[in-house]
Amino acid sequence: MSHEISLIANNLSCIRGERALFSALNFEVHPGQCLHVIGANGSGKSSLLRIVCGIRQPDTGDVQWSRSSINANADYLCHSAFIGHSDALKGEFTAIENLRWYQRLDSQADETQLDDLLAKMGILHCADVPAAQLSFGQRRRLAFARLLLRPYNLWILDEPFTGIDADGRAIIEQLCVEHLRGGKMIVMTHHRSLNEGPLRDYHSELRLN
Ligand SMILES: Nc1ncnc2c1ncn2[C@@H]1O[C@H](COP(=O)(O)OP(=O)(O)OP(=O)(O)O)[C@@H](O)[C@H]1O
Repeated sequence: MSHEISLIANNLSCIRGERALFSALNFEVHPGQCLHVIGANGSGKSSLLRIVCGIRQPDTGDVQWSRSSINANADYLCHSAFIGHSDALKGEFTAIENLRWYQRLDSQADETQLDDLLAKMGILHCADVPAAQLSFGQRRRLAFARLLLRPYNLWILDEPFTGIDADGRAIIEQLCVEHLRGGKMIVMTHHRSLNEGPLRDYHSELRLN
């Protein structure tokens, strides 16, 4: 039996209020692959990501990490990282202090040079600026720097390019490509096709109606 890491969803359905957002949804994500969840506003993309994170239970079906349910797999949380709409930063901490805070919280974080992560995200000049004073796009870039604190196997990204300028988008796309080339995985929502950009060779589309 193969022990390859994988994310597999079987027969997922999600009901919100009176409405079935999706049903009988199946997908698989393997090393080096990006699942791109696409669909209209309100189609259930964020709800699906919450299920993939393990925060919300599906109404039917389950999500498996390496062939066991994410609910029963204590490793899953350590292997995956989520960037959602809220950036989860501490406004009174500077950019570098925010990264230091997350590095200390995470016993498995690498001894990474935090300056290097800010430089990678193009915000080294903001290192000593309180997060509350950063622009929206700078805060998003800082939130992304957290993903680089250690080599998570799975990035779960809800609209990662929202509020990000063209340079920032290029940086994030390149980081995603490097992540995938390193045999890791991504599940992301995004309103536009990824067929034209650097992720074109790595992604498959899951369309919600
Ligand atoms: N807590 C909730 N209770 C009831 N309905 C909810 C709840 N949260 C979301 N919904 C509804 O579920 C539907 C899907 O929401 P969701 O945020 O998953 O969509 P989305 O595809 O991510 O949308 P968008 O593209 O606008 O971000 C929406 O109609 C929303 O109103």
